Amino acid sequence: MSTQPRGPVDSSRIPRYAGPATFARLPRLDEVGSADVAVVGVPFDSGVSYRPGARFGGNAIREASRLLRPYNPAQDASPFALAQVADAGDIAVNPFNINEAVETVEAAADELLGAGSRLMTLGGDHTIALPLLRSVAKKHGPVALLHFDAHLDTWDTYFGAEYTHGTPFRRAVEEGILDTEALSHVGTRGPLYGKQDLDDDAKMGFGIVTSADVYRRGADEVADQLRQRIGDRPLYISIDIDVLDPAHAPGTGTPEAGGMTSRELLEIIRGLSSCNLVSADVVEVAPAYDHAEITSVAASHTAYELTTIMSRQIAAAKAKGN
Ligand SMILES: N=C(N)NCCCC(=O)O
Ligand SMILES: [Zn+2]
Ligand SMILES: [Zn+2]
Repeated sequence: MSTQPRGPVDSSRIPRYAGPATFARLPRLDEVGSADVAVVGVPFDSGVSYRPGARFGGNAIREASRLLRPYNPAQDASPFALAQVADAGDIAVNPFNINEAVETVEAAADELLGAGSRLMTLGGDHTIALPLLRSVAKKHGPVALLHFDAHLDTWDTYFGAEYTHGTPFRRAVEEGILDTEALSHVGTRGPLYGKQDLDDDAKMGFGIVTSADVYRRGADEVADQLRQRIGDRPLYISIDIDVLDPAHAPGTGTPEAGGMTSRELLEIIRGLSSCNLVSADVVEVAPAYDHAEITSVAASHTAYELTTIMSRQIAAAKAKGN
């Protein structure tokens, strides 16, 4: 394998709308052998409590990502030249058995992480964050978690089911795979079942930056506060696209009014570029409710910023010789 990463198809030679879609028109993992960052889809939405359709989210994000360009001015970096980023395809999970699906995601993540990749996962519904966190914690120990979402996702069960898109982070705390000194929800809003939801969440160790806090305090101040809390811990970022206002992300299953703008989300992520980001996911894109790819474009840019953070760190670590 050459030492230079293989980058995206050149869109000045081959129209960007031609050919099959990989994330950002990058090579497939089987074309490059190994990757520093593996972009992987999880077409699974059997854990949703309202509108279904996030099983189509990964491929919608790939389609929308055809328009990404190789240089990211906001982080002054060419992410696909700094590190090998490749599309690892989809993890094929059982849509009729949630417990089995959770195990399959964990095993596939173990394999990719074991081969030395960081993961940029495209969901799928939020259920999949639990097996991804399990796998990341096996490699790094309990991780700091930054969770962008309208919802807490720390509820206990739905219809008696433990593994759903509203419960992954309670399970993760119970399993001891999160560093409870550094857990934050960002963008929280909307009605809850009761005040107890917030009390339970606080007991688990989460801090909350609400959507209104972001609006009042601004992206820079919020990013500064989050960075201080995270320090140099290994960090996992989980982004439920419903953190954005339905005007910025109509294509999702449980929309809530009063959300963040895509500009605020992207700016906060950029403000975290010095954090030790070990893996990330973008979930809950449900293209059937989308219009003009508003949601999948926002999701593709979000994944691009996260990938840029990981690529910069990989390049910096390589330059230091580790
Ligand atoms: N993770 C997402 N998107 N939503 C959770 C909502 C759970 C509920 O319906 O109460
Ligand atoms: Zn949500
Ligand atoms: Zn969620």
